[in-house]
Amino acid sequence: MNKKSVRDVEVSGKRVFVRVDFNVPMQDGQITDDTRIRETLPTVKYLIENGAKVILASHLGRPKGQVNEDMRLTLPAKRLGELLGKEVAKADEAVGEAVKAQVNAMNNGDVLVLENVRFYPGEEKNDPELAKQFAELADLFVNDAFGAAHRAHASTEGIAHHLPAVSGLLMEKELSVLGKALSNPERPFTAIIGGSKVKDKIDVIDNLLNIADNVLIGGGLAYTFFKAQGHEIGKSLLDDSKLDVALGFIEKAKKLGKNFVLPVDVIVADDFSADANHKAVDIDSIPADWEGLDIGPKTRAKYAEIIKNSKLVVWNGPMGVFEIDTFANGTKEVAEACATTSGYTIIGGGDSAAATEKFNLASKMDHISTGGGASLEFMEGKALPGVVALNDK
Ligand SMILES: Nc1ncnc2c1ncn2[C@@H]1O[C@H](COP(=O)(O)OP(=O)(O)O)[C@@H](O)[C@H]1O
Ligand SMILES: O=C(OP(=O)(O)O)[C@H](O)COP(=O)(O)O
Repeated sequence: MNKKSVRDVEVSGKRVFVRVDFNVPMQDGQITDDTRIRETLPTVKYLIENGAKVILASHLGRPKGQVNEDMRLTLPAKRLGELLGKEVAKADEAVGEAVKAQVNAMNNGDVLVLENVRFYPGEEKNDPELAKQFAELADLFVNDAFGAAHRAHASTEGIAHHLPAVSGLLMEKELSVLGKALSNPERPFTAIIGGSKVKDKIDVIDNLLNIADNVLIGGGLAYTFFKAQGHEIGKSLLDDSKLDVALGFIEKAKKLGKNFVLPVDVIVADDFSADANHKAVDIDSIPADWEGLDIGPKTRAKYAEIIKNSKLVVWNGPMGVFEIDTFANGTKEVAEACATTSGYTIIGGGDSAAATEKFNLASKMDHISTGGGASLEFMEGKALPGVVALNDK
């Protein structure tokens, strides 16, 4: 990488503003997977050991510029303290006089977690004024939030214009591993895309068709394609604005001779809950008032077979609502196929990583990326704003 890393600069005695991605999955007020916090430990420990004052900033969820009590960084800060075996202070805000005072009181090696940066409307707008306020807290900016590197926000991009700006160790590792795997991919190369962020992910498919041999679609993403093909999708997830785009991908795949694979059957339910009535149906038989929450058994077997015959697999986004056991089989079977294939496997995205943890398969994957959307955009060859803004070597 041609960007400076935290190892290339003096950190001793410096106030260091570290952007991390502590956007961890939560359920019933508990962190269900702390991978993203654990993955920042090398950078945080490096800074502590080298006598920096470590100020950590992150978003959590999508609070839309307002304080949301369920999205405070209190729990991630507590978890970080447990993992470090060290006191970690937590601020109630991310900027302002009270935070400045807290920073001024820090000793070398102390750690302070700021409040959710997305509680401020300026964060996602990349407001220069907010970026300046972040910068005023520190002498150095370290970006270790690979998972948010595709966002040009005040704490990921804007701040880098006001301070010396370098990458953290996780950021460095992600870019290096993904770069190596994708610069000259082993083939067959299979990309699997699922999850629920339809808007974010559907456009990515365009480029995946250029670089992968097989593109497998699952999760909430699939229903926009079914709808575009004229199928009834009931109450399933849909992005109405992408119907033409979806059809275009099917055509493009045909032209390029790529294997673009949609589910042939799905698990439908009459309610989004664990005790809903549910059944497997072919995709032309989705009942009008039901919703599709997982891929079906025929699709699972088909996807597993393709994965087992691949030399490189990049998987982003669960195949179904894996948090509910009834709808977890598709994600589980894809995860098992990734765990057993002899090909190189890269799993991306907070929820996909959480799913592999849930099935105790994480250690069987070659690389679990902390970025979902970020790894997809990186794969597309897009410049990541959070990386571009860092200082060159
Ligand atoms: N068919 C579906 N309908 C609704 N939600 C789904 C469906 N399939 C998967 N999901 C949900 O998608 C979420 C993960 O999506 P996303 O954030 O895009 O993935 P990642 O974090 O891995 O990038 C999970 O919470 C899962 O429950
Ligand atoms: O969870 C994240 O992305 P991912 O779901 O693509 O892995 C990142 O923290 C970015 O979050 P965002 O998609 O709300 O900007």
